[in-house]
Amino acid sequence: MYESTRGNLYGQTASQAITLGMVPGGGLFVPSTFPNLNWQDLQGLTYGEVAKRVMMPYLSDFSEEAVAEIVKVYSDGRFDGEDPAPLVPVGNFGVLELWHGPTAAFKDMALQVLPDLLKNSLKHFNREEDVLILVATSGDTGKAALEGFKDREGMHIVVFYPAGGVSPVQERQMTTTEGLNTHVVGVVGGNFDQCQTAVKGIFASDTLKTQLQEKKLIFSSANSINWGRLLPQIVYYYWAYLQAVKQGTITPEGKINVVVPTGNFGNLQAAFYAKRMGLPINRIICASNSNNVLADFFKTGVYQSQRPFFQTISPSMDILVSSNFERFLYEMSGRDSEKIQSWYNASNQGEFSVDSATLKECQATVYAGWANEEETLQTIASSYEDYRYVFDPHTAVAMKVYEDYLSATKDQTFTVIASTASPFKFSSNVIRALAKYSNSNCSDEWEALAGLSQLTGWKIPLGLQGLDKKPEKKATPCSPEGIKELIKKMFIE
Ligand SMILES: N[C@@H](CCOP(=O)(O)O)C(=O)O
Repeated sequence: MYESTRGNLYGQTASQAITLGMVPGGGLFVPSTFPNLNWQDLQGLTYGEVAKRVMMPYLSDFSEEAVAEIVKVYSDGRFDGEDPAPLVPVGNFGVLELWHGPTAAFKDMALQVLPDLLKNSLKHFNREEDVLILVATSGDTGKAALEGFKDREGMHIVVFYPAGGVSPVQERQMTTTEGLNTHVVGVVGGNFDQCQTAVKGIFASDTLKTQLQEKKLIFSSANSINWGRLLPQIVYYYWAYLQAVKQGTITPEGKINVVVPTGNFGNLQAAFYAKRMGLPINRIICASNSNNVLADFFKTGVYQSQRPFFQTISPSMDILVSSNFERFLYEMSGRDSEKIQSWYNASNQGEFSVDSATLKECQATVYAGWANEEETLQTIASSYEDYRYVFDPHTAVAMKVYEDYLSATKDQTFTVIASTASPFKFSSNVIRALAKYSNSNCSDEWEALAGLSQLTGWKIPLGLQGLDKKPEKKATPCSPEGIKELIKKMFIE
């Protein structure tokens, strides 16, 4: 069963948690208990079978047949190659490539599954309304959600992204999505946090919900605030461990570290849940870009989101209000929903501080660091120099923080770096970092894609090929303050 981080709802089924997306009245759904799952029982299974074993205990109102059907996405050709999430040995660490799905970002690992989780949930929950999925994106979630939900019967999706705040490829990916049920909104003069806050505000509005209900529609979310988004993300940490054992890089029972480039904290929270289920994880390393609110928090215990916002070359991490951090603090505080309530009430003023016991627990669980723009570019170059491996700017942030962690701790534990996006999504910045090695003169983003392919010998991911030639559905412009009204206009009036 599922309960709210804020103590305002208990005893909800998986179907209810997934359908609602977030707790009405505030808070996020978390499992009331965690199953133990021994990685040894998963040896020799395919990715889909591992996914079924990891997810099943959390989906107690789903049949085994339904889950078996859902995980077929991992082997039906949507992910390129045999393995949807290969662990690539690089130097003496491993890079978990999570970007072999249709949109070339880790979000596909969950967003190819969520539509079916939601479809089954609606059935169990006896809901006959259509679903209106609202998504805030800083770049990657948007396209992955559009791709997952396009043309799904009874489902409509609207994605809000900060206009000018995502990479040109990310933007074009969104605006070229097909499907009659897909809508893209470019929020002018706003950042991801404003998009996310507006969407959360809509979920919390009883008036809007009632008005929508009259149109036979209900709201849900495809962001990682939705438990159905987070659950499939736990799977790949098990998968990484199994591969490390198979490749002989760790001895059975050895531990791994995982490094996660962090934005909304969902990917990191999924690693924490894997650890909680018994996966032998030593340190979870949280990597931020110049929007280093989390790195500061882990030092001081103060979450201070009211600070300058930086638009960076790792746009998917340009976030100051990391939604899933609430789930993390729930666990770190000993599941104290009163504390969560008070901290998140204070967070409306832009800052809260946790007590020293909670901070100690946070610091014992996670090591946090950050990398600035220059360091990110340098890390792309030095990793290419050292390993002939090309990181996208987000994973380069993770790599830099891992290097800092190594110098600070000398920890020899085998480490898995979660690689969250293909470098081709950020070609011009990657080419810029690798200028010394490349003689391609790219006048625009599309030439940079070709240039990067030429330099690395890597194929441009299928979903990014010919993007500049595809017909575009221009994004609807909107101000952050106008988001609510726009939704009313589109679906209620
Ligand atoms: N990094 C994200 C922001 C939203 O995160 P989510 O995991 O909650 O969907 C993005 O690329 O949009």
